[in-house]
Amino acid sequence: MTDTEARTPFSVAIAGVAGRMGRQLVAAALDEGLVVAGGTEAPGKGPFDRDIGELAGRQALGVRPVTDPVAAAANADVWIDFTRPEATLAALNSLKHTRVSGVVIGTTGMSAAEEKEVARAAEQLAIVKAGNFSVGINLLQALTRIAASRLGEGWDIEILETHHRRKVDAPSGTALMLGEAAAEGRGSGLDDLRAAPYDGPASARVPGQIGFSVRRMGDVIGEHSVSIGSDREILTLSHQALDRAVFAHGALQAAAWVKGRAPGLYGMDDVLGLSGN
Ligand SMILES: NC(=O)C1=CN([C@@H]2O[C@H](COP(=O)(O)OP(=O)(O)OC[C@H]3O[C@@H](n4cnc5c(N)ncnc54)[C@H](OP(=O)(O)O)[C@@H]3O)[C@@H](O)[C@H]2O)C=CC1
Ligand SMILES: O=C(O)C1=N[C@H](C(=O)O)C[C@H](O)C1
Repeated sequence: MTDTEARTPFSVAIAGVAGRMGRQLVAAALDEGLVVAGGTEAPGKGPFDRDIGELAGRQALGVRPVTDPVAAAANADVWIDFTRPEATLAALNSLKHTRVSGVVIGTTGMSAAEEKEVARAAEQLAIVKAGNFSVGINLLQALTRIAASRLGEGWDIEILETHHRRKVDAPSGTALMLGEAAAEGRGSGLDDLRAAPYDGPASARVPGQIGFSVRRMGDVIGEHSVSIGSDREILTLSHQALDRAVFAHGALQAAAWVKGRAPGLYGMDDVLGLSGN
């Protein structure tokens, strides 16, 4: 199903409704005819006196942000969370006490231990988690896997990402997804192939490793490229997000897919039917 096709309406609760993605998610959900049943904001920060719909530039809903995920999710089918790792994990813990039957996580920058906590929560909840909810990036992931498998270790793989100056985590969740796909193409895991940042007098490239470069500037929404180079040629696959709404509509597509599904940890490739590519 594409993000423009009609869906059976369902209700969502959205974490971090005053954030860049929170506002996009509320607006996209209302534009798609879904019910926004509740939303949260960080304790002590707010704004708690504003209507969630108005914060997103849409009509007033008579719903204001609260700090407690259980209260926000009281009438929701699906929880959507693009916040911070610690906030997402706290919400997952609370959701066990709600009627929510599916979760969509876009939060990036989780440590290995935090990723394990998400996996544990997925023993009880159906969770779709992705570092990027755009269709283009998920196809790029599949293409990267293929390119890395066809072009042997004599080819160097370098991933470059650029984001707005307010982004806190690096490399981006998307860059790490692409690195993981490249490593899989080489029959390995990213933990084994990830290059340390090139910085200092002993930073020569180690053959076979996957390198990452990061830029933070202005209001760039998200740009990613994967370059694979030999001594004679360089192949570059790239993607540019032109509007944050692409992530929000992708997340809602995932929400429609995960609602009522059996507990488990799923990816956007499952939602898009790209698993195994
Ligand atoms: N997977 C994907 O497709 C995408 C993922 N992202 C990821 O989503 C995350 C958010 O990005 P972005 O919207 O730009 O960031 P913002 O900082 O604009 O938004 C995050 C929001 O979450 C709020 N928040 C923090 N702690 C809590 C809490 N305990 N309870 C409720 N709300 C809380 C923040 O409040 P306050 O500012 O007051 O702390 C803020 O409003 C990042 O990890 C980013 O990488 C972004 C785009 C696409
Ligand atoms: O923080 C952002 O803005 C984005 N974060 C995601 C990431 O870390 O890859 C996705 C997107 O590129 C925007």
